[in-house]
Parts: sequence; C-alpha cells; structure tokens
Amino acid sequence: MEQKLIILVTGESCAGKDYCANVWVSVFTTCRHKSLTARAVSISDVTKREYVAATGADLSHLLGNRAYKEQHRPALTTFFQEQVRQRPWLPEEHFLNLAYGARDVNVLLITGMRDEAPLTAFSHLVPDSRLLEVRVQASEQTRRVRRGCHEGDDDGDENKDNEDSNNVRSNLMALDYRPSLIFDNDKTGKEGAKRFAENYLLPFFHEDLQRLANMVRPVPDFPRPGIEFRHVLDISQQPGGLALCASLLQTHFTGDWAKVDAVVCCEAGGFVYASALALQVNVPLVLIREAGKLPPPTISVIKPLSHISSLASNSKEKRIEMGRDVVPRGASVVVVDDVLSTGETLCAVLQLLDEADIGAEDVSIMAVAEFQVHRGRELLRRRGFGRINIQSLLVFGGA
Ligand SMILES: O=P(O)(O)OC[C@H]1O[C@H](OP(=O)(O)OP(=O)(O)O)[C@H](O)[C@@H]1O
Ligand SMILES: Nc1ncnc2[nH]cnc12
Repeated sequence: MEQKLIILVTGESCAGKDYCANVWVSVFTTCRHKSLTARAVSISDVTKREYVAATGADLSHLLGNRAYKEQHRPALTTFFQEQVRQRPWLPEEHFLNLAYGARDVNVLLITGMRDEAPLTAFSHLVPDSRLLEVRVQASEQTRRVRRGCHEGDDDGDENKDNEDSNNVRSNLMALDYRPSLIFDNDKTGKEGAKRFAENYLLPFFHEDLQRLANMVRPVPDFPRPGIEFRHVLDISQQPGGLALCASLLQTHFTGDWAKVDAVVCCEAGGFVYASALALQVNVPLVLIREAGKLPPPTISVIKPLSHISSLASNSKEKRIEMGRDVVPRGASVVVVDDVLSTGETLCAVLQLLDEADIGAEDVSIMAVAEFQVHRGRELLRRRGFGRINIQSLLVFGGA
C-alpha cells in the first residue's frame, strides 16, 4: 500500500476546517490518476464521547447541534483539561486511536485538534506515515458570518471561547510555529479548497515521488545491528536520480524561488542535492564545511554528531564553518540537506546563519528524507527555530 498521508486540519473556529476536510476527501477519492481512499474524522469526538459517558449528556446533540454544544462548552473544556491532568498522554492516545482506526485508507484528515504545533508533537508516533498540518484561515469577519449561518455545522472545537477572546492567537504571525501549509478560506464555495488540494496535497501521491522513494534502498544492520539504514545519497548514484531529486525539490518548494538569494548546504550529503538544485533554480550556493577547510574570514559553530554519525563513530562533535561574507545581510535562503533526523545538523546550520545575521524569518528548509522518529522538528522548535518552514520530499520510518 502507498505510504499513508495524515493531514491535521487546524485553524480557528468557523474558519471552515470540517468543510475543507470534506472537500479534500472528495478530491482524493475522485482523483483520476490514482485510486485513493480518504476519510475525515474529528479528534474531539472522542472527548465528547467520554464526556457523554461521564455526564449523561446527549451525544448526537453534542456532535451536531451548535446551540446544545455551546451550552456544554465550558463543562466540556473543563472535562478535557481534567482528563489531561489525570492522563497526560491522552492527546497522544487519541491521536494514535484515530491513526490505527484508519489503517484501511490512504489519507486520513483529522480536525478538532487543540494542540500547539501538532506535527511536532505527533509525527514520531506514526514514523511510517507522512504527517502534514494544513491550517485553514479566514478573516474575522468571514468567521463571524459563518458562525451565524452554519447552524448545526460543528467544527469540533471546544476552545472557541479562549480563541475568540484572544485576537493575538487569531493572528497567524503570532503562532510560534509554522504549519506545513496554509489555506486561505475566505471565499465561499468549494473551488478554492479543491484547487488547493490539487496543487498542494495530491502531489504527495505523484508517481515521481514514489520513484524517488524506490531509489532509496534499505540496508539492514548498518552501521550497527538493528539499524535499517536508508541510503539516501544513493539516489544520486542512479541514472536520472539526481535530476529527479533536484526537480522535485524545485517543484515541491512552497516558497517563491524568485525571492531566494542562496541555497545553503553542509558537507557532505547536503552538497550533492543542493548543488543540483542550485543549478536548476539558478541560485548561488553557500557551502558549510568542517572547520579548517575554508579560507578566512569565516564564522563557525560547534555541530554535535548527526544520529547516523553518532552510531558510526566515537567522536562527539565537530566544528563547522562558512565564509563570513558569502551571504549578504537580509538575504533569503533555503537550506538543503539530504537527511533530517535528530535535527542537530540543521540546528547548527541555523545557528551559523544566525551568526551571519540571517534570521529565521528569512530561512526555509528542504530535506530529501526525514526520519520522523528522531523528532528533529521538535529539537528545532525547542531551540527557537519553530517558525521555519521545513519540507521533506520523503518520509521513512525505522531507527
Ligand atoms: O538530523 P541529524 O541527526 O543531524 O542528521 C542529519 C545529517 O546526517 C547526515 O550527515 P553526517 O553529519 O552524518 O555527515 P555526512 O553528510 O558527511 O554523511 C546527513 O547528511 C545530515 O546532514
Ligand atoms: N535509518 C537511517 N538511515 C539513514 N540515515 C538516517 N538518519 C537517521 N536514521 C537513518
């Protein structure tokens, strides 16, 4: 079976999360190039069921009747908070229950999420699936209108009171993390949502991406017993591999190449794909090397070992460097690497860019392959780089 795609559909109340999720289900299931199955579910329904079991409230009213739900909202919120206090792993449990329950479909869309940065919080739990967060946005005015006219249209969000009384949270700029994709849902009707899915969601099932994944062979017990190594660099050693990878990096980038001043990469793996991409998009490279290899003036930072290098070597860390004046201040850059696993390498690169006065707001990251189980995104967020757009062409499970 195809790799499963799990889409967390987030956004403010009445932005149209459930509406969009259902439109996107129909785009997947009616796709002419591929036979795909898809389902949308709300993660907050589980809490509602547990609330009903504990209080005797009416489930069907709670799921479908807005007025009834409004009446129960404060109690529901308190109930959920108390549940999480007693069982801190509840959000993870709920998420996993939905993921396991959807083993039969190619695409699972989850609405009703309350978690901050849910991709960072959950992706390691489903390391074999690709997890995306799509944030649905609409203006305050549109949301107010929708709240009035979508009688009975439940968007599964018990946190409405908090959100609506707090305009800071309602501003995407105020989010301290970056969703994978943002859909502007101000216009009425399905057309915009459909086009969005065709342009940004269906490409994850394109045969070229599958062809790229097939070029990465698994190598058992390397560099240590029990590790299934994925030879990501081997893509470049196969006929057409480098060109395919560069072209997918170019087309999957959600930013605008015309606004990118440099492609930044770190030796050795990063050099390979970044060079091919830079050639294709006609943007200069910025090369980060191990200390002592570049002529002065340089700036440098300590880089802890990557996950795979820490398995293969006894040393602890090294120093990496880049030319001090190669990136003009205020430039926009895309960092390209072959692998994202623990995120230590990317953190060091971002620190180096920071030293060069390139702020996180001017950086995007593209990795050829991500190993979600090592929680690289979580590390980046903890180190203050959570608002950077990170895109990975391939996602692999395993150690
Ligand atoms: O997220 P991380 O755990 O940091 O892993 C990712 C890094 O691992 C590999 O590099 P490595 O430092 O092993 O050296 P190489 O590129 O020379 O193979 C790869 O090229 C990435 O840069
Ligand atoms: N299994 C794996 N194969 C290749 N690179 C990795 N980095 C982290 N885990 C890896």
